[in-house]
Amino acid sequence: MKFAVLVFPGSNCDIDLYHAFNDVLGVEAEYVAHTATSLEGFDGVLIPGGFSYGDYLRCGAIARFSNVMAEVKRFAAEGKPVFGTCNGFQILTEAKLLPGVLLKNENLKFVSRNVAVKVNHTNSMFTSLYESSETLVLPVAHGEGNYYCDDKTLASLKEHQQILFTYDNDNPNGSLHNIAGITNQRGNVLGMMPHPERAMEQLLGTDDGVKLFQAMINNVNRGVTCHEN
Ligand SMILES: NC(=O)CC[C@H](N)C(=O)O
Repeated sequence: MKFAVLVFPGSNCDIDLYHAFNDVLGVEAEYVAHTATSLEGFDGVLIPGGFSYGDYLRCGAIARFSNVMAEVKRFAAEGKPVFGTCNGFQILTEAKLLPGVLLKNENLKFVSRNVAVKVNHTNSMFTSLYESSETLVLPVAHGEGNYYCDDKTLASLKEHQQILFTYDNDNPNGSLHNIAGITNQRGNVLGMMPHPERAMEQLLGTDDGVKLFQAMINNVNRGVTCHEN
């Protein structure tokens, strides 16, 4: 099994994802440049946080035109797993692989701290190892994490159990409905503002992110990538 860690000009959490998979989880992950035109041989795609293209225009707005994103769209359409954190989440919304947008934080300040994040559904390939309503401690570090969508989209996200993560009484950016992370309707694409890849070792404060990636790995092994009801 092999995961692709995408690298855009200005990515920085690519290194954290690479470390999380190769060194902590013991599953092979390889860097794949934004110029790549194939994701052949990969079982999952990991889109890192950072400041792709200097956050010019809007976070993720330029990265979504990269060669590799056309491949990510094809990959996602095949039902294969795609995970994006922070700038990765922003790129996924800009690419329309996830609904809604990420606006500037309500207080217009960059926020960098640990937050409490609630797991809302455990029937997804990303959360199947967590307990329902479990609260995780995960770091956030962003200036544009204020998730927004229209009422119809929000109703649809709720109906299809796509809101996997919400901030637990501690919303750091003003996001609608306290949304911290959502999937697409099929359940194989996840975007979230918190950083599970920076929550992999108790020595560094929290290892609450381990079960997310482990669930992803286990479910890829089982051939399960969509919501299980
Ligand atoms: N850590 C990140 O990925 C930051 C994302 C983006 N540059 C922002 O500030 O919102």
